[in-house]
Amino acid sequence: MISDDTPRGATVWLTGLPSSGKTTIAAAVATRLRERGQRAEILDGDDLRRTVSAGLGFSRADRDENVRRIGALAASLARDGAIVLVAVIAPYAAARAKVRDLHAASGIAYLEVYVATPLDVCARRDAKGLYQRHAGGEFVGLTGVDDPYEAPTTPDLRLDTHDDPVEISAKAVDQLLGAVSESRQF
Ligand SMILES: Nc1ncnc2c1ncn2[C@@H]1O[C@H](COP(=O)(O)OS(=O)(=O)O)[C@@H](OP(=O)(O)O)[C@H]1O
Ligand SMILES: Nc1ncnc2c1ncn2[C@@H]1O[C@H](COP(=O)(O)OP(=O)(O)O)[C@@H](O)[C@H]1O
Repeated sequence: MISDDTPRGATVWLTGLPSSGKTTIAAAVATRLRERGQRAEILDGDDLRRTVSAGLGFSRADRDENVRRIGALAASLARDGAIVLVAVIAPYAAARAKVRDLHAASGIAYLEVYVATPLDVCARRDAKGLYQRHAGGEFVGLTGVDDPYEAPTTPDLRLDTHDDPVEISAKAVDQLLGAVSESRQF
């Protein structure tokens, strides 16, 4: 039931492989929201690994801790009224489920968006040269290549960025938020 105490914000978690388009789509959604005067915050994995998750690596335990911290931060911002766009791989389903549960426990809207770009397309895009460095033997444990990525089985939205341009994906997220906000009045 909606009351005056119901949080007005929401968290949208964009999960997907490196270079799938999480950051690009989050930015496009934020632009759309801000143009309408809505408060949008972007939480990006790359940035947060330099601050709130500094010192964490890419083991399963560290990735889970990273996701837990970012989930708590997102919930806090959403509780304060922001639309929070999280662009973080979050490769493990159990860690993602915990973030969903944390939001549910506080009555905060939570949407999981699967940026379902296939590995070969991500590797061709290679926005940060990660796939190339991995192929060159510079490091091991790249998500989707030789480290796990547990794809969402029941996301709230799936984006096929190899078929759809950025603006179509951003519009789909915006429309999903609109549908949720109508039912929750944020
Ligand atoms: N081994 C390995 N695997 C995956 N990603 C790697 C790795 N090493 C560095 N990077 C870079 O770190 C970004 C991923 O950070 P995240 O916080 O989103 O990852 S995670 O949810 O904790 O798994 C990720 O950013 P995105 O490309 O934006 O996804 C990479 O640029
Ligand atoms: N339809 C699309 N949707 C999102 N990104 C796209 C699309 N087509 C090409 N790209 C490009 O793919 C790259 C994705 O990089 P980025 O957004 O940093 O991914 P991630 O945050 O998932 O690592 C960018 O260079 C972006 O311009």
